[in-house]
Amino acid sequence: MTPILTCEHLTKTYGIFCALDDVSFTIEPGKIVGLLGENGAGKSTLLKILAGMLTKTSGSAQIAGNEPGVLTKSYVSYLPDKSYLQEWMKLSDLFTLFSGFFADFDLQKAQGMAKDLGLSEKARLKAMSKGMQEKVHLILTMSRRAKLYLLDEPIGGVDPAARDYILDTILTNFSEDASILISTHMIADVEQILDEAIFLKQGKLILHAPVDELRETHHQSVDALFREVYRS
Ligand SMILES: Nc1ncnc2c1ncn2[C@@H]1O[C@H](COP(=O)(O)OP(=O)(O)OP(=O)(O)O)[C@@H](O)[C@H]1O
Repeated sequence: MTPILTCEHLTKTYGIFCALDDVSFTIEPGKIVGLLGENGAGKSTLLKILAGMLTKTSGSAQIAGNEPGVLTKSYVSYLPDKSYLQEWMKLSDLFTLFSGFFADFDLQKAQGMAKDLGLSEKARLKAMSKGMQEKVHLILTMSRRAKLYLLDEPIGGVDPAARDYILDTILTNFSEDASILISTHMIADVEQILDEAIFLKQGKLILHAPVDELRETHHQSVDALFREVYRS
């Protein structure tokens, strides 16, 4: 099977500081992969490069055979760590914007998710709480029929009940040959939906394995393993 994502010796430096150090891995279609690591490990840097928002220093990244750029943006759905949406916009405005911008945006799906999550389409972003705004970003990102979803800390501010709905939605609504790379510190919550985990430490990839294999080998949850690996 052709990988949806291939990174080879991917490196990013900011001045003399190396934020991503010789990172190589592949992700097959249909996989949900957790991108895990302590603060400053390089998770957002990696996702930004893959989303075409940041240029690499060296190495390569290929998404369905193409370097991150204009073409890959048509089939990569990215949820960044900081909001890029205009606060005065209503949810309905955002749906119109995304429908016009992305050919793969499924308006019905977005409207259904908004209803299930108790969001009014008439509400403006600036009138929403942090958690509600996070839900909006997730709805917009997950309502695209993309090949690869890049989610940077998507559920940090969302309440536990909504978190379950969102994880469920991620599981049931993305197509079989799409993949998700999800950066999160909420490992215990997200672990149940992960197929694989990648551990980043100080810019280096220190582990990439199926979560079942990790649990079997280490006789503990991925959350517990993470705490052990990153204990300072
Ligand atoms: N524009 C920048 N200029 C200089 N250094 C940067 C820049 N962006 C990120 N860094 C540094 O690169 C490293 C990796 O940052 P990154 O945001 O990728 O980490 P992260 O794993 O996403 O962290 P967190 O979990 O805290 O969000 C950090 O040490 C950060 O200070």
